[in-house]
Amino acid sequence: MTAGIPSRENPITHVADLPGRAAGYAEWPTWTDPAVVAALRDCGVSAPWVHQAEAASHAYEGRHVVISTGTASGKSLAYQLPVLSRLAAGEKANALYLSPTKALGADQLRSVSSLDVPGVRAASFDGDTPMAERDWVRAHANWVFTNPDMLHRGILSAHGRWATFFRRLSCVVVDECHSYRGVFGSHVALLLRRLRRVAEHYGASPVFVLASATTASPASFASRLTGVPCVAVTEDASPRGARTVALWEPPLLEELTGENGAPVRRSAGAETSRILADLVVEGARSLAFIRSRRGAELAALGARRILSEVDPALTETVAAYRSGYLPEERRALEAALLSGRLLGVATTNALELGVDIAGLDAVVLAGYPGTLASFWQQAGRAGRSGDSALVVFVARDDPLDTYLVHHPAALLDRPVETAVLDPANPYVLAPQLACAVAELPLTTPELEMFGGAAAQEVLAELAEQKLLRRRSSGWYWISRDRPHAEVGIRGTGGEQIAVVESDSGRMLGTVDPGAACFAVHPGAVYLHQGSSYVVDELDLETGLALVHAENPDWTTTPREIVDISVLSTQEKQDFGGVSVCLGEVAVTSQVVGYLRRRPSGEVLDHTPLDLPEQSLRTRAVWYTVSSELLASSASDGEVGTGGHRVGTESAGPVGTGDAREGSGAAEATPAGDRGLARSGSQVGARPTRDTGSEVGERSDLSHELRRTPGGAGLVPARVPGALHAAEHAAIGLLPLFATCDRWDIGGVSTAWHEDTGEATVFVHDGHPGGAGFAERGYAAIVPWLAATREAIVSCECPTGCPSCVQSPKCGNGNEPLDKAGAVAVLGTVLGALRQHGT
Ligand SMILES: Nc1ncnc2c1ncn2[C@@H]1O[C@H](COP(=O)(O)OP(=O)(O)OP(=O)(O)O)[C@@H](O)[C@H]1O
Repeated sequence: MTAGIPSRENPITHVADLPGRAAGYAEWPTWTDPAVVAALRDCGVSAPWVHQAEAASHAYEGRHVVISTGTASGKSLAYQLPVLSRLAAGEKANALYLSPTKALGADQLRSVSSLDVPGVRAASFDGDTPMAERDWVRAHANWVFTNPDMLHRGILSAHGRWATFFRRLSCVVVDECHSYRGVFGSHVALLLRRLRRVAEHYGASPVFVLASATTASPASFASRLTGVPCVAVTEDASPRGARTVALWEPPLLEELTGENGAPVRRSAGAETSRILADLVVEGARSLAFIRSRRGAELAALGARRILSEVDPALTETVAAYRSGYLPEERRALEAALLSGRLLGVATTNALELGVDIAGLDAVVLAGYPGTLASFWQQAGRAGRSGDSALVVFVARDDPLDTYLVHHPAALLDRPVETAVLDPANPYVLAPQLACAVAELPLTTPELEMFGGAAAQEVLAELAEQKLLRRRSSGWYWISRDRPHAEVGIRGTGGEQIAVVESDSGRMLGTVDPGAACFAVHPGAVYLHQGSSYVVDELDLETGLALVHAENPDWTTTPREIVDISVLSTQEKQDFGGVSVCLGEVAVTSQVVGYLRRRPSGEVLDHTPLDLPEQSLRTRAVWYTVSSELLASSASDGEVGTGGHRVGTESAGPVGTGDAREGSGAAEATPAGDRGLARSGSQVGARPTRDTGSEVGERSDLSHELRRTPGGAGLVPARVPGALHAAEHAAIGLLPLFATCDRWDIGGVSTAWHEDTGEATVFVHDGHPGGAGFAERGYAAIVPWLAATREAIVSCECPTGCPSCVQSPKCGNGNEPLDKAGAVAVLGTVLGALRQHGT
């Protein structure tokens, strides 16, 4: 694959061999109904693998269980076996299946229905279920396939109509439970508590069976998600072929420069096209995962173009998988890949979950998919028993990817992260408690399952708003309005902004109100399901963004000013001139314009905008550095003076205001496959720009690397750029420790902050109330900042590029940025933390 590439440009930074494994079989559990055994045998399952039998038996015997094993390890069978056996035996043992997407639910329903086990009446109940069928499902189905959204709006809100179903409810399946993280995960955690309460009301006490990709501490995660103690089954006994994993860093391009003259790497997408084409030529059945829909289509197109020059017949064997999640499209694709009619498919993470494609010859990942769980899930599609397979991870021009290709252990040897969720977030707890009380009066003993004291506080506030009333027996809903319709479980607070095509009146998706000015400001290019639109009008009052179809050859990047103030400091640790804090902050931001850029990075123009200020109350982790430490010279005395023209010190904050696009659109715009979302670092501020300091004039990075611990040795004029660069990179690296992606977090840095009285770098959650990411950053401050520094140092560019400190959507135009200064600041902070002990 590297043939023809000059050795000095060899993109491979690491190769690892992962051994294969033979299958471990178990006997069918004695309780398995013979009809189920027969049906499974007909489908080619002659005996269960050990982990399947173990998890199934836990569930059958009434123990809540989470099965957390690799891709295509047959997790479905683990919950199908107990549910189907009871139903086949004629027990009144209803089951409820929950999946994060409708498409996955449809796949699983199809798989259960195809077994055709007598006594099983499986049906879906989601947004697509026709009204006429809904009554039948409520009255007759004994296995209902749905999703959290429908459980929230359509089932729990009207539980009286489901009384019979709930009375017989014996099992709740929570599939792909690792995807319930962040704010969405916190909502689902509380939703499952509501479900338990309603079931109990009807006298049922269902067992929970959770299926998860490999995660760290699955038992504690599952217990936190469901609120009941779960046992974990993690020993994977499914067979697996050996795999070779190659880490690949595209070379820097000599002919192109990006923002502020920074070097640019060949894009991960273009590199993936070439790799995919090579694999297809070799006859390898391959899947390439790309982060965006447009990227997936471009990668397939690129591969076809290359193949057309080699062997035109091969162009037909490459396709893009566009989402839309139609089950029949997936089936056709699975069949085409299986038969070899298709050899190469470029896809978004639409094919990560719930698709029965395994045993491929190769998987290419264009960019880190955000979590190790996703990385292994995607990589797991490669590897047939008996045959070896290839996994290629292609780094994008991004600090986290740079770090990973240069630190293979962080990718290949680390336990998969636990999903972070925070059901105590008052912004999640309040609407969820309102729904819970509206469903059934809440008694004092039930408070515990909703977080005890925190819940009590929230209830008092709801009572003050005259939504509910406290009586001696508990809390009662008194408002005439049911709260459910107002509560979006995939975002936090506020009405979603609807994105509507003016001509047709078609609603394309929704955007979180907090992200609207960023994602759908007038003039913004909005991507939806692979199609491109331009926003004509944004009306925040009516909650409408009007767009028209247009496919311009530029992208738009909002420019924003940001301010942050500390509302309260919950944790603070001092380390001699450096302090690290965790607390509550208010972030105000205002989109003031946008840039139009060509794909090459060339900026066409800047258009000012007049949009209202947005505010976000959330949680943040921040560190401060004293001016003495910033200024005091390093021991070699060289740094901070060489060739640098002194400018004015910036006292204004330089910010990064990432926040995720409204995930209310998740059915239409799945996470990780977002159309236009706020990305990377954005947001500028009111910095007194260090205009006198040209990028090329900044001091040489090599000085910083030779420096011994101590002060940063920065003249004041360099401090804003150093902090800004350190902040960008820290945002890029936090996902390594917090199971978020950079879309979930933002940051602000400033050479002097009025609340701390010192130079400060803030990294904050992008959601109201926070989702637990800042806490993670605080807890992992040393490894996080060490990885941040490493990522910057690992990048070979001289003064900063998108692989280290530049951010593609910096609201401040990536200015000022001082790469060497960032290394110096981070070295100083880490030195202080280590010296004074964390
Ligand atoms: N005991 C078994 N013996 C042989 N094949 C099996 C066995 N159990 C499951 N399979 C097959 O393995 C494939 C993967 O199963 P399944 O989709 O349940 O895995 P999964 O772990 O849920 O996958 P994913 O990681 O995509 O969520 C299916 O084709 C299934 O029929």
